[in-house]
Amino acid sequence: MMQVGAGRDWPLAGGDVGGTYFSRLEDITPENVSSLGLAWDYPLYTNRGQEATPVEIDGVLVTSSTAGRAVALDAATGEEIWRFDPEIDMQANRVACCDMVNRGVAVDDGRVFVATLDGVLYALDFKSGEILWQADTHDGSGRGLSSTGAPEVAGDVVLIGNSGAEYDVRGFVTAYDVETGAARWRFYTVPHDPEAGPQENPELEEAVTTWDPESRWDVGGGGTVWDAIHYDPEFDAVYIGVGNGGPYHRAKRSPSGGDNLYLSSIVALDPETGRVKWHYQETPGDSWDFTATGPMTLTTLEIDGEETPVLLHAPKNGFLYVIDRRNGKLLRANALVFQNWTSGINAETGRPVMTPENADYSTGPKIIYPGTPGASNWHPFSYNPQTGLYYGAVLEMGNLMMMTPGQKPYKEKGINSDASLIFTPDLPAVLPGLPSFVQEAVKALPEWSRVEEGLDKSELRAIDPLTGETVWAAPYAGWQDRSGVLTTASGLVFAGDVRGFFNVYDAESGDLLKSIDTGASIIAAPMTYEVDGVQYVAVMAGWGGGGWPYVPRYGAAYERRNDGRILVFKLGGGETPKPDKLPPLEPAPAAPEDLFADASPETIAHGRALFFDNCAICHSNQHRSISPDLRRMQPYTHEIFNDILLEGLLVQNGMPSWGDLLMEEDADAIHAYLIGEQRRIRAVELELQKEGLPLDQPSAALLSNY
Ligand SMILES: O=C(O)c1cc(C(=O)O)c2c(n1)C(=O)C(=O)c1cc(C(=O)O)[nH]c1-2
Ligand SMILES: [Ca+2]
Repeated sequence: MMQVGAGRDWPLAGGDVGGTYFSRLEDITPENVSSLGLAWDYPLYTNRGQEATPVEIDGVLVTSSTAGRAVALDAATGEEIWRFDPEIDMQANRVACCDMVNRGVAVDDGRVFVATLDGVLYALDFKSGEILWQADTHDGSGRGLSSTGAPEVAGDVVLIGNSGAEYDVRGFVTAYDVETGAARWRFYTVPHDPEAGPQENPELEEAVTTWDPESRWDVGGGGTVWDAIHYDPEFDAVYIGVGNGGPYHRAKRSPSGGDNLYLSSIVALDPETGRVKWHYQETPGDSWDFTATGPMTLTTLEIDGEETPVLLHAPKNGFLYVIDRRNGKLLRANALVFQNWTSGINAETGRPVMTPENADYSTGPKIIYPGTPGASNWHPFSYNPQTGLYYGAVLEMGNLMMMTPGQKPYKEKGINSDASLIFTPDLPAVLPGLPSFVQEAVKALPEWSRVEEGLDKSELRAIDPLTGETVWAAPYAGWQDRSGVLTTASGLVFAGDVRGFFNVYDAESGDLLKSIDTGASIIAAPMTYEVDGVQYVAVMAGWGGGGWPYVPRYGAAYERRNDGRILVFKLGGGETPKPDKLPPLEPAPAAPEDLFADASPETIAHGRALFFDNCAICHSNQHRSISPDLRRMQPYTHEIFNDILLEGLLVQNGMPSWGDLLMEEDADAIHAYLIGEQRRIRAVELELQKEGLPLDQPSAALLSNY
């Protein structure tokens, strides 16, 4: 049996081999935590999301940041030991759905592994940060691949997956020799077109029978392994969490149906060979972006009187699964949230009992719970063996999902999910703007009353892993507010929030014992370690990830920008300096008067459509967005608009070139649309200014538009 919890060091992202985010350190207690204060902080010089949990070994803290940059610091002082600033092809942003986040490093035997947004896996020297080897994990596939996940070491190989199931990707993981970087094996998570020849292995031959032979093989099928890859030394297995299907709806992806293995599954692989040991599919025939990619927790629980090696998993689909690590058999599955895509999980077969009357949006708009952001997403949970509870961020929220009939042509490196979605918190405001037949259909749905009642909420919960029951809950500020969790043997729960607080709770009662206002939005999981007899707690701060350009108004990132930082606390530490508040908004500058002044309504409509198809996933055009608000372009930006959009003038800053996809007249149409928006918002804001009102009124533009 594996020892639960990290000790003085925190050598793995999840703390221990089980990934419990539990520490055996006990210096910081409920009694003394009131004196917790800042030991040191470290600026990351980025305003993008921070999702990694640092690793600490022998007084050295190592972590990754935006797009796969990495840093090693003295864990007691924050002094920089080395910094890894690889050259990254920012064109990768064209196919990055969810920010330039990176979920961490793996450290093993003097090597640090990190993967960059453009899919290069690096092995670095732990002491110096020098590159030992590098491997192009995307192999120049020409597909919409990116990478945001942490590598995982399994014996003498290191594994990495990739992102892009909303684009045109056939998901896979690859194992590289830890010493040389030579590729050992690759496991594709979904089959290829059977007409193109035999599958890569017998398990995929089995999988292909669960797909329509006429599936959308051109799109790739999805199944990206964009987050959890977990090595289990007890059973010498690597568990991978497989992502959603592409296109989203099975009726489009695999029209005749089928489970579409291994989408939305946990697959146990042999680290030597890459062959399947067992698999468990959480969402057969996924149509809802119900990835199974979230972090897993490996531990041992007493089940029906027997000490059982289990894997705990709370994926997007709303259930908490307890799976037998010996064979992949389902032991428990309990819903954590209101969900309507199934009437329950059959304990005998392990299969969900589907409710297409609620959730099949191929026959009309449906309000489906949970929504695509998931009841849980990548934010790590913590399992605390002392309380026996599982602590994590749980989101009660749904979304309206719709699709147009027929198949869309394949879009190379484009978004091919072919479904529209509107999150339930936005739905009452958005619905009146939708076509009247949609409005009527939505109001006739049984879930509409739930939406009107506004029952959505985000909570930090302490959960009984075997029943799914909530023992206590603490509210987050809104649905975009959730974070990773750390627990310790002294009975504490640590979790930050997007408002900018670093919170410490009593593990038993949920009482809030300490809350430090850091002025920095926190979504990552904290970790803890001890150096020279002092216990430190570290967390990375920075809002981002899915929906990153939509900065919630309650967030520190809204009030004070979003400067990424590593924050490290200890007992008796000092004040945490907060970044300055942003100055009040000025009205949008005037757009050049003569520019596209006579653009036709057709041109503007064309520009608008192109903007929402290609640009809106990064440019929310809201106040205080992380990416430029294109309604506020300065005169010079208008001058160089086409150089930026078509020639890649700002590719180094993260704005990719679209010259291969958009013609000059497309760029002009987008520009004309944006100028119209700029003129409109300027008029509104000048009026507000005249009335002495704040300019940042809640925006009518909402998040749910991708
Ligand atoms: O299907 C994919 O390949 C993919 C990748 C990623 C990613 O790499 O971050 C996310 C998602 N999907 C996704 O569905 C999702 O909700 C999501 C949230 C986040 C985040 O970092 O907050 N990433 C992703
Ligand atoms: Ca996805």
